[in-house]
Amino acid sequence: MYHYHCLNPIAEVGLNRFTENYIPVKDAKDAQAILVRSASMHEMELGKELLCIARAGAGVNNIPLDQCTKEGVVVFNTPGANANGVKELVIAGMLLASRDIIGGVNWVQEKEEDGNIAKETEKAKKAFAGRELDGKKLGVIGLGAIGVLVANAATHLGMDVYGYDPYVSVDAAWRLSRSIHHAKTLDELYKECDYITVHVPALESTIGMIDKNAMTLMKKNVVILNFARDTLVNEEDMVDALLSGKVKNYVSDFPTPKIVGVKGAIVIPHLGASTEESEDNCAKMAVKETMNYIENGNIKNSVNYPDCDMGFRGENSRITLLHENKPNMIGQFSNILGEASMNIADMSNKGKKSFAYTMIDIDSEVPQDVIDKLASVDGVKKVRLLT
Ligand SMILES: NC(=O)C1=CN([C@@H]2O[C@H](COP(=O)(O)OP(=O)(O)OC[C@H]3O[C@@H](n4cnc5c(N)ncnc54)[C@H](O)[C@@H]3O)[C@@H](O)[C@H]2O)C=CC1
Ligand SMILES: O=C(O)CCC(=O)C(=O)O
Repeated sequence: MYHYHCLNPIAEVGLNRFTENYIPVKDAKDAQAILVRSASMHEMELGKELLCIARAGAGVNNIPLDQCTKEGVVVFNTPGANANGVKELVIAGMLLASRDIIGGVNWVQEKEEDGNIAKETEKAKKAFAGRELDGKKLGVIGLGAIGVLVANAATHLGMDVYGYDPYVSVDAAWRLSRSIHHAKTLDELYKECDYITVHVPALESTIGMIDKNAMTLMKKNVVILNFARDTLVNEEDMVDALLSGKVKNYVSDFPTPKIVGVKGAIVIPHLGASTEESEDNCAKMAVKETMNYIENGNIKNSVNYPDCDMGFRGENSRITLLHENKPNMIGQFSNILGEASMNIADMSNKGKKSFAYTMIDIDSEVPQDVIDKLASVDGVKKVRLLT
């Protein structure tokens, strides 16, 4: 039996894919697998049994990645599974900033009791007039799963789109519409665009990237959209830019005390991925990744360990080792197995920065003392025997 714990509600359609060998537990400390959306895990103590964490979503800034890696806990996310949900809300965000839909709807709501509403509308509506997206320039920073969808969709709205991503993947580049201009620098994008949307992860290198210096380069009346993370924007600088009129609107999916209520800020309560479809997609992918790792040792879509796949375990015993990526690890593993007269039937080793993963199939039973010897090799973080 395997134990899992959900730190946030995870869509049933995903959880239903767990076989009868998986049971939910009340306390995360007793779980071999944790499923999470946005709950912060930074203050949590990781349980001794914990093998993996599956983030049903993209951003993993709520998970203590370094600690997980050191403790041999594999962290998965679900790339692209909620990208369409976010794309659609970004388009809505651009429309909310361009037409005073919110002001107009609020005005109508206040007139609930007014029998003259139809007549008054024709006089009042000029206060809520706006501008169109067609022909405007949109800058997309980060051309991953979401950025590509936003960029492509905006071209169909008649926008002239500039994309910036120095690390764009080959896959994403293939999916990008040919009509999108390749911005070689952020400065170029900032100077050109009427709308700027950010779709990068929150990293040391991206936190605070939309600050006073960046906004100084932008056009007056620019609209900035942030459906990635609040920390990407320096909020004090943003408040100044909104109040001075440099930025027309800041559309954000992240309410914070600094930004809520500021004139021109349109703040949404983190709804980017809150659609039935995105929640289902993320849950299904997260459960699949979890089961494949727990049962077969295969890693797919991990953010801290390398992807490595040897298919179904079959009849063999499978040993999996999470370890530091340094010389002679494989040599030491095969020595231990050789001394115990174990025959390696199949094997795979993959590295990712300072850490690596080794999977070894053995065509006989593996005694516990062999596993203990493997676990005692310097640099090994976790050894599992799958039988
Ligand atoms: N509002 C919401 O509900 C959601 C928010 N998100 C946020 O959006 C972010 C992006 O999500 P995805 O597109 O799915 O991720 P992704 O990993 O597919 O794409 C991120 C892209 O950013 C690029 N990038 C990294 N550093 C960069 C830099 N300094 N400058 C330009 N590009 C850079 C990468 O090369 C990659 O192409 C997530 O990390 C998450 O924080 C994601 C899903 C839902
Ligand atoms: O699960 C959610 O609603 C949050 C989605 C998100 O921010 C992400 O996937 O990075």
